[in-house]
Amino acid sequence: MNEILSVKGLGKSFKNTRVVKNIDFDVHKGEIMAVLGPNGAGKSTTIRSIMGILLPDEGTVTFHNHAQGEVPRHKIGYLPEERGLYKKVKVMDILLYFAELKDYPLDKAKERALAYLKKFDLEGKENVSVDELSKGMGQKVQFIGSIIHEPELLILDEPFSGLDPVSQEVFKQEIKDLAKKGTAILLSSHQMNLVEEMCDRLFLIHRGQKVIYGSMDEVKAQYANFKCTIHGNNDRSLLEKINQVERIEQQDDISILYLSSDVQVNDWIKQLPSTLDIQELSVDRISLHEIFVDIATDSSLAQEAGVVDAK
Ligand SMILES: Nc1ncnc2c1ncn2[C@@H]1O[C@H](COP(=O)(O)OP(=O)(O)OP(=O)(O)O)[C@@H](O)[C@H]1O
Repeated sequence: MNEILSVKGLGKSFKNTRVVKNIDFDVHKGEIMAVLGPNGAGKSTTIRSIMGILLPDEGTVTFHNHAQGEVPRHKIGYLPEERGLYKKVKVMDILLYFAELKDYPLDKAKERALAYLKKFDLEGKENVSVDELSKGMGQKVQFIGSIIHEPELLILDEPFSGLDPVSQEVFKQEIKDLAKKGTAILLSSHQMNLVEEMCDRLFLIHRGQKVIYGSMDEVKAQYANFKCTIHGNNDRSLLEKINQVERIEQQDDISILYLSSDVQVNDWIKQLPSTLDIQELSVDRISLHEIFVDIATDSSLAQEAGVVDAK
C-alpha cells in the first residue's frame, strides 16, 4: 500500500497526565481514514502532534519520502478544529494568501478558488470581506483554503460541525472526490453517519488509547454485523439457548440479540425456538454509531488498549 503518513508509538502528556498513549496508525494515498473518539479522547492532540504544532513526548511521525520529524507543510492541507479567518480581508485575497503560504502558483490558485467558490454556492463572493460571511460560509472558505494547493495529505478536524445538512453533503462529496483523485485524508468527526458512509478505514481512540483500528467491514466483523430486536415476553434463559448470539440486551418486553459476525440471517431466523414470544421482530445492520456508543460507555473497554485491531 502507498503510505503517505505513518504514526508510531505516539505519546503526549500535559502536566504529568498522559492524554495520548502509544498510538500507531498510517494513512495511505487515496484513502479516507477516520480518527474517532469521545470528547477529550485525544484526537486533536494526535492531529496537532502530526502537524508539529505540539511536540510529542514519545513516538515518531513520518511523511512518506521525508525525513522522520520533517513536516512537508506545502504538501499538507489542514483544517483545524478551531475556526477563524482574518475578518477584514476579502475572500479571494485570503485564499491566495493560503496558496502563497504553500508556494502554490497564484494564477492557478485563483482559477481553483473561483471554481471552488462556485461549487460551494459562494459564486460572486470573492470580493466580499470575511466578516460579512455567515459562519457556514466562512467554514467553506476555510475548507477551500485547506485544499487550494492540491495537498497530498488532507487533515480535517471536525469539518462538518456547524454546517447545514446540504453543505455537509457538499463537503462529503468533495472529500470523497479528493480521495478518489489520490489525496490521503485523515478525518476527525463526531458525525458517525457521515463517517460510516465515507471512510475506508477508521481508528478509534478512547482515553488516549487505541481501541479499534481497521476497515469498516473488519471492525463490524469483529463486533457484530447484525442485531435482532424482538418485542415479546421472553425469559433470558430461552434467549441464551439461541445459536450464534454474542450478546443480549433486555429492557421490559424488548430483547436485542447481537449476532455472530458470520451469521446467515435467513438460516438464523429459521432456527429460532417455536416457544419464542414474537410480537414484532426486526433484523438490522449494526451502525458505526452503535459501536461508538458501546465503546464510549463501556468502562472495561476503556481501560484496555488494542481490544480490536483489525488492521
Ligand atoms: N494544551 C493543553 N493543556 C492541557 N491539557 C490539554 C491541552 N490540550 C488538550 N488537553 C487535554 O488532553 C485531553 C485530550 O484532548 P483533545 O483535545 O486531544 O481531545 P479530542 O479527542 O480532540 O476531544 P473533542 O472531541 O472534545 O474535541 C483532554 O483531557 C484535554 O483536556
